[in-house]
Amino acid sequence: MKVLITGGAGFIGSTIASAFAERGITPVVLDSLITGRQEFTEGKIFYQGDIGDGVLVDQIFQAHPDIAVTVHCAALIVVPDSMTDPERYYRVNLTKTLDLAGHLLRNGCERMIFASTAGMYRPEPDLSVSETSALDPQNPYTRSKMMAELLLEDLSRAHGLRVISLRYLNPIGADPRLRTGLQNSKPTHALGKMIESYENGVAFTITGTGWDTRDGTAIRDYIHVWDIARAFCEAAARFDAIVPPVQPAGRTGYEVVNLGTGDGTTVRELVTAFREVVGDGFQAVDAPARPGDVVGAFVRPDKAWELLGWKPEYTIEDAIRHSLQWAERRRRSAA
Ligand SMILES: O=c1ccn([C@@H]2O[C@H](COP(=O)(O)OP(=O)(O)O[C@H]3O[C@H](CO)[C@H](O)[C@H](O)[C@H]3O)[C@@H](O)[C@H]2O)c(=O)[nH]1
Repeated sequence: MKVLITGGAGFIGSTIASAFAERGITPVVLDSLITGRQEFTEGKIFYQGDIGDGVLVDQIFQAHPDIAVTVHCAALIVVPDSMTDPERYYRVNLTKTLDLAGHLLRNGCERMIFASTAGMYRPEPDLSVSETSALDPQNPYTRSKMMAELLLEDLSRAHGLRVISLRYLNPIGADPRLRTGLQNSKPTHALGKMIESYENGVAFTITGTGWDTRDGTAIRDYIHVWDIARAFCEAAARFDAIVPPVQPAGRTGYEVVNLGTGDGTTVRELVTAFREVVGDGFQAVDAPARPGDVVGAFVRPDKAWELLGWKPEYTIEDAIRHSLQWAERRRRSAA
């Protein structure tokens, strides 16, 4: 059995590919390499190209008729970029998802696991989100993901596409065996900036200390990328039980499952966890919030446990350790 992974040369897609391979399911990677990395495809079946390219997708299925499920990760994912160039985000994340779905159906591949975002929810007053929380996406990136989900749900009703959409927030860490990790060598996210500060021997700046959270700093639901990859594998393994080929009355072939820790991590808690890993010398200073920052949210994972038997296994400290090891490896290979 094989799995087609779009965006399989990216941070999350490449980790998912390794997780499937470890379970004896051969990944077939389709990636444009616009942001993905060629070296993340080494040793894997790899096609360079666009998810909207029907001829290429047909070729892939002719060569690999045993592809049983598609994991659709290919997307643009940078929120600020989506605000300055929304057309590109809608074209890639929405229109090309529509094209891809048509190509998959034409080739008889009706199972899709969609990499989505829990950023489309309006957080409850306690900042949690669950599958029943209202949708209220705040930027073109999260809107493009929500619209892509709506169109996939319509295709499931009309054409028998079956979809499990996994929604999560901030992936961190790296493949524990350090095959792959974050591609971006200049990340702007909190853990990336922490690693940069640590490596440069300067204090980390906590941007935003006046939020209504347990310690005043913003909250996120950081999950180890390997835990996310495991959830995709569980979704594939249980696909037909979760979304059966024939739907019971009143059901569509579309299921949403959120992935999260259930309590999240504030920026100060992330700093504390970082100190646990690197030692007490690591300093942090307070500063005003970044423009456009939000208080954040955390994800209740009850449904993931019920349907996928999944909950995160790695701690935040594990994820920090793996991120540091990956940063070190990348630096050495660049030297
Ligand atoms: O040097 C820093 C960097 C960030 N933060 C704070 O840490 C929190 C989390 O910020 P991140 O940038 O890590 O996470 P966001 O969820 O705000 O956004 C990031 O993660 C998203 C994924 O969910 C998108 O990829 C987005 O483009 C990317 O910036 C925020 O309060 C931020 O102000 C700091 O305190 N110091």
